[in-house]
Amino acid sequence: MLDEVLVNEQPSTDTEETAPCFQTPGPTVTFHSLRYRIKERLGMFSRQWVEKDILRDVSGILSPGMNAIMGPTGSGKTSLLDVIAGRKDPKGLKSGQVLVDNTIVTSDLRLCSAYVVQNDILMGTLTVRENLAFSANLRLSRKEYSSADKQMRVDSVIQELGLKDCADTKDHVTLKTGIIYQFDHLTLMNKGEIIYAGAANKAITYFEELGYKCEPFNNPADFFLDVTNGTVLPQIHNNKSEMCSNSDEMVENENPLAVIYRKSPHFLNVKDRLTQISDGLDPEVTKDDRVGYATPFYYQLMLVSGRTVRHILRNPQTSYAQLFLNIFFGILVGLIYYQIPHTLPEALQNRTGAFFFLVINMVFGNLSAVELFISERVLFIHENSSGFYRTSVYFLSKVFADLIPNRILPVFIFSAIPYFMMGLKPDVEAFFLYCVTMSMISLSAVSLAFLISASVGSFAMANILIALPYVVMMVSLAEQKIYRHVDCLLCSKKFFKNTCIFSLVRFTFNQVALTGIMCVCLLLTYVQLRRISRWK
Ligand SMILES: Nc1ncnc2c1ncn2[C@@H]1O[C@H](COP(=O)(O)OP(=O)(O)OP(=O)(O)O)[C@@H](O)[C@H]1O
Repeated sequence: MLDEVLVNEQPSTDTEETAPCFQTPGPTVTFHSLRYRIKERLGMFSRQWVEKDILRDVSGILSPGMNAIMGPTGSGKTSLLDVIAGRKDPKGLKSGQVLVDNTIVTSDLRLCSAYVVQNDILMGTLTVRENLAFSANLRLSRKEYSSADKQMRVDSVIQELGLKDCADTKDHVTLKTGIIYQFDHLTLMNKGEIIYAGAANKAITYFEELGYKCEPFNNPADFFLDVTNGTVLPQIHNNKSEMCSNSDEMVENENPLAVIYRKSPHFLNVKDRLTQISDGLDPEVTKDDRVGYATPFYYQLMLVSGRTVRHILRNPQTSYAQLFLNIFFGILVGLIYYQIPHTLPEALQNRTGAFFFLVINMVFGNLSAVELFISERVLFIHENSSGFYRTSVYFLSKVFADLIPNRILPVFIFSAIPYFMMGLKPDVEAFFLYCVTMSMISLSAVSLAFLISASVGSFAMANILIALPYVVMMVSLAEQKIYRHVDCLLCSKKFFKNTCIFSLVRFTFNQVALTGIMCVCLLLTYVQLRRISRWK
């Protein structure tokens, strides 16, 4: 319900260490007659669509400094900022344009602009300073800013927002509260229209002139929301307050406060400035050159992987649990099938059971991988749409940071324990092939989980979708593995030589099939991540 805040300040290119950095005023952002419309299905299964205006002819100026946008839930604050920053689907923008320093901008503005949203879209295991540093490192070009400059930028933001006390804590609520009370310019919105825009300290006077009364004990932010919501009415009666209370005179669906604002000197002044800007606009000059990422691929990969590793180290429960479960399960299987005999039919029966258990654990032990992309979906959409990093960088950093500590290392421990306890072939080559097969089963199961994780937005859905392929995979792999080992058992006893050749073919076929599953699933995971809409 509260607000979105835009910090409109431009980094200085001054690289002298002693000079106060980033203090030059930022650009002026103007938006002219923005009209944004969405299409909604009438009912869940309906074929009819209705159009809904989210922004209705919204114009304004965001001057350098702290700009706050407030309004009730659904009033269009986020949509306005998304349209300005180029994060909203351009198809919905029916009219209007956004200018930065009198130059028309395209949706690539998202790659070089930022704003603080009301939802907590930050990495929870990182401190306020680390989150800001992560953003600065990725979004400030390495050619223009040295590490010291970036550090100064982070320090200056912490200082400006009064966050010194919590800079090294993970208290992100303070980060948001700190920002909210620092604004110079206030825009109040209701139902997709602006009802006030101007100096924050003049807003109360503006509404008092309309007959509203802000009690001394009332928080101004609550007062503005009460006025916007219509929960308080004008108490002093004059011409303007009559207009506010008498909505009958208004055209249906018109917001009286928006109508009054459009007639106010505040808006007339804004309109004059916008007209001047539009008249002086050179249609040839547009900032439509493609803005690339501020940092190269390898640097993004290093930073994002570093953050992922730090996240795992600070939140190691999943890795510990995975390791513990594998050791426990390994010992359990080893104890149940301790030193299994090499004579038929016991050898066959015992191996059947043991491999069935091993494959079950390899497949179902990786169920936790379905949470990988779901838990960070909002963060990924936010950072990706803001141009922090490429999708491939995120994909690679997450896949490798999860695969090595959570999937590959535990598999080796798990494989070794029951192998020797069960008394299988004491042969390096056999053990190696056994470990490779186990790892391949595990990686195939993980890749399938990654694919589902990248394709759906909820855990419930992911759990439903993963169950069936896991059962199919488990049954077919267990069956293949049992026969392969029975064949090898027979070979080791020097029986049926041709069965061993058959076994080798089957083994190669298994490995190729598992590699295929793994590659296809990982490729599709990447495709699915790319398909996640960056438009809000
Ligand atoms: N892509 C979209 N598809 C459908 N409806 C949308 C879309 N974007 C915005 N809306 C609708 O537009 C209205 C304004 O949404 P917006 O998120 O801009 O409001 P807000 O003032 O930021 O609200 P909140 O404070 O709850 O975030 C809401 O009714 C919302 O449901």
